[in-house]
Amino acid sequence: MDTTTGADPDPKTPDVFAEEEEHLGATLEKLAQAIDHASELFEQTNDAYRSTKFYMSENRGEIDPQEMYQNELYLKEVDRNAEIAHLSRERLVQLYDSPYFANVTFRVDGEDDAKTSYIGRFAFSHEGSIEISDWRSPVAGLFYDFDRGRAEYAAPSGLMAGTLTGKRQIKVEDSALVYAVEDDSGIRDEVMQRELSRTSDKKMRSIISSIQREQNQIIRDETGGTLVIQGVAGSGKTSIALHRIAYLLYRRKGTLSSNSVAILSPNKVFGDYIANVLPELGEEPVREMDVRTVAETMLGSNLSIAPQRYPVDEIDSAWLKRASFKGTVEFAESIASYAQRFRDEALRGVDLGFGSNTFSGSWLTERYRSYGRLTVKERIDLLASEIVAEMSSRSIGRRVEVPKKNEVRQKLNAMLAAKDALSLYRLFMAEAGSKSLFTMPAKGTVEWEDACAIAYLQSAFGGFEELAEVKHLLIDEMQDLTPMQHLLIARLFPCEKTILGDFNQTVDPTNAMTLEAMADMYGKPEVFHLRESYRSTLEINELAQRVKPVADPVFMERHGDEVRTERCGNAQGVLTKLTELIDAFEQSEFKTLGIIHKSDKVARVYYELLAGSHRVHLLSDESATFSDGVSIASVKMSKGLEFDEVIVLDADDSQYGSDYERSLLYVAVTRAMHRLTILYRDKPTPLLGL
Ligand SMILES: Nc1ncnc2c1ncn2[C@@H]1O[C@H](COP(=O)(O)OP(=O)(O)OP(=O)(O)O)[C@@H](O)[C@H]1O
Repeated sequence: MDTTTGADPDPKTPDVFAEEEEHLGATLEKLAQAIDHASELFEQTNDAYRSTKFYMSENRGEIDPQEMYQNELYLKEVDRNAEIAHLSRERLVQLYDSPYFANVTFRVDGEDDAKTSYIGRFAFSHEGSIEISDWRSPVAGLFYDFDRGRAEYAAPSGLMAGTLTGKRQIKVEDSALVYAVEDDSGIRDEVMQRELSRTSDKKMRSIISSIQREQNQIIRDETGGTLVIQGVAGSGKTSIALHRIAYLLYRRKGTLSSNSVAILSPNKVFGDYIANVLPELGEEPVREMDVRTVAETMLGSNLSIAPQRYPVDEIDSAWLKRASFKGTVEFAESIASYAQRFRDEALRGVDLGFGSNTFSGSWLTERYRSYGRLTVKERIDLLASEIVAEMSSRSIGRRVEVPKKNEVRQKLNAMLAAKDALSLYRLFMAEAGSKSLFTMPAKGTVEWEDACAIAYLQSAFGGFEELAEVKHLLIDEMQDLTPMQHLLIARLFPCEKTILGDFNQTVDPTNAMTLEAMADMYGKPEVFHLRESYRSTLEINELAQRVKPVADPVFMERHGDEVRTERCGNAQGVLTKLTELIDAFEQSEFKTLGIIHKSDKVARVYYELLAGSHRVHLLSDESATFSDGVSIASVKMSKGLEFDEVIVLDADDSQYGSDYERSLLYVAVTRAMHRLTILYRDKPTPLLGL
């Protein structure tokens, strides 16, 4: 096979092909029957719905409330059934197009016969026999984890040890067999090459037919607790994390649902880019949020948060000083211990009297402290209940007025050392001798760097029950969260987490987070390191290695165009070159072109200059979608995304020199899958190693 074009493998052994073609024919017949059956079921439920609705409207006024209620219940159930029938039909139709991508033949020790299982996107049974196993099923693990020979998998009935006697890679497209070949490492390589050589889709896609062994280990890890994936650019971290969510939803049906899973993503464009993967895998989309939303939820409506500022676009050295102070692990940890101390010691008890009954200040303080790990709000509530209960018992047989709980609560609240998180933060900064590093840009508005610290302090007061409903949290681009943001997330989401990113792609010099410090914050999770990179051609990877060498990377032997580097002279020269390159892109087979600049502001200027003559999209903080065609973005906005072709703008020595600018350039060049052009105006940055 020509590895540069990524053509399909040859159906090398004709008898394997013929055998699989016959099997495919039989499977398609069964699927067709199942689709007919599902369609009938869907029609029946629809008819039942329509006739009940008709009956109800015809007889409105005559039907008694009890019957009406029964009918409403019935309608709801029919509606649910219709939805299930519709979904199952949809899946069957998808399977009909491409029912499976592999099979494994396995003989369990002690049994005479080997059994062949076909593996596909969804499971399918026909007349009581399993025709296709879901890619997440235990038996499918044989395909991902073993070569022919000794193998095992954990079936519900126990460990199945035996011999994997056959394993085939199969491709079915439009219900026709494209290839069927015995698996070996060469074939796996070919399949992977084919997958990676395709032009990009608008959105990220599922990769179930080519999940690699080291990736599968992460997807199927069920040790519980938090798992961290540190991997080089393009190693499939985001893909794997999403497949892992699909896997956990499958394995933990009943205890984990899409409503209880959340993804913390860097921005809305990225959220849109990955939105298709879970539905493609047959799962409902999960909740999406970003750190800003979490902080806003905590701060409530009294405080708003100023827009985030980025060091790349900032010349305000006072702000840089403030942001750097708040980007350290020490700052985050001292906020956390301050919050904890406040939670424990917030109540400065003073004598509290109700008629002739007094509760001494020291008793109040002591009771408040005895409530262990609870929040201020919960402790005040318990203490108020205790006082009301005590007063009730004292009132028995006596003329004592029992106070209302709310009144007691208000009096206790008045004894708190700080009334709200903002006042507490002011106290903290004053005690830390850093008062001057806290300024509010406007009344009722705090800077982004302060918001998470205040949100953390707010968590001492209470009020994050809604966030605590999340049972699994996926955090992408972990390196972009500051220590304070990580601590806030760890506090608000005490659930299991999958955290991923690449500390080589840190682009914020004010953020002092490291992998080690982050791991400590999450209680020393299991950390996986991925070194194999899949996104880019070897030519692009070699350039990326020059920009920022990462230790022991492994690159696919996939070739493409040489990386082009061109001098443009001045801004007009850049525009002329860009126009030429966009025109060439539009004539090419590529679907996505990313034009990347270091700065948000300059990316916007280029967008405005080009928008009059070309169809281009600007990716900015306000954008919500990722589309095909030409996108212009800053490095920060391009994170996590990929494009068939990338043009890096203004790669001059004046733009890229420092360590963090090296990371910015690394992120920019590693967004390219197949083609990369680097434009500079006058003198290229030495980081390119030209
Ligand atoms: N096993 C695989 N089979 C096919 N394609 C894969 C596989 N693993 C990764 N890829 C592809 O590699 C590309 C990079 O994947 P992904 O975006 O998940 O990587 P990443 O590690 O999150 O990247 P980055 O940190 O650079 O944003 C995607 O196109 C993805 O589909």
